[in-house]
Amino acid sequence: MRAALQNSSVIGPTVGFVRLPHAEGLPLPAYESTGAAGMDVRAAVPDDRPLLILPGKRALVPTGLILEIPEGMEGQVRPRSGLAFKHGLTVLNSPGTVDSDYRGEVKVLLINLGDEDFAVTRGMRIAQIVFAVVTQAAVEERSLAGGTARGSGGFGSTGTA
Ligand SMILES: O=c1ccn([C@H]2C[C@H](O)[C@@H](COP(=O)(O)OP(=O)(O)OP(=O)(O)O)O2)c(=O)[nH]1
Ligand SMILES: [Mg+2]
Repeated sequence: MRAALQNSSVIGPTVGFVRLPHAEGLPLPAYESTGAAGMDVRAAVPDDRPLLILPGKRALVPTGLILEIPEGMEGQVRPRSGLAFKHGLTVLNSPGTVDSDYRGEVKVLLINLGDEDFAVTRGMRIAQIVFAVVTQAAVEERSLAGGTARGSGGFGSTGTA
């Protein structure tokens, strides 16, 4: 297994991670390669009590982490393609939004779209978080929207080929 990327080679803002007692002993999220867009996050479920997700069912998986994301950024909770491909396991609300002012525990809403039970075990890398810059927009009510060449065409209006 490749070692997770060292902090020193990261160019970008700093996100704070507060570890809750049930994440004690688990590695903090980390980029698994130099160009990884997302940090893999781990399940902070008890060692002796894996979380079983039956086919078609969903579960909120604790990460044991509180994040301090810089203002003007968000955390996007995304599925891992390997889990999706091999087990049909995905993030139901993907991409989950972690707001910069959220100070609760980050949780991952997994759903099992596969046909077998899936056991989430302690320390399993269940999802990835991408940190991205976001903009808050001001709202201005207008009576008419300005014209464009597209107009109201959408939902396949330009064809498929
Ligand atoms: O996958 C996720 C999505 C959200 N959250 C946390 C962080 C986020 O800041 C908060 C609220 O998320 P969201 O705005 O998507 O949910 P809501 O249903 O609108 O809840 P709220 O009314 O609390 O905003 O829940 C997670 O831990 N994991
Ligand atoms: Mg909300």
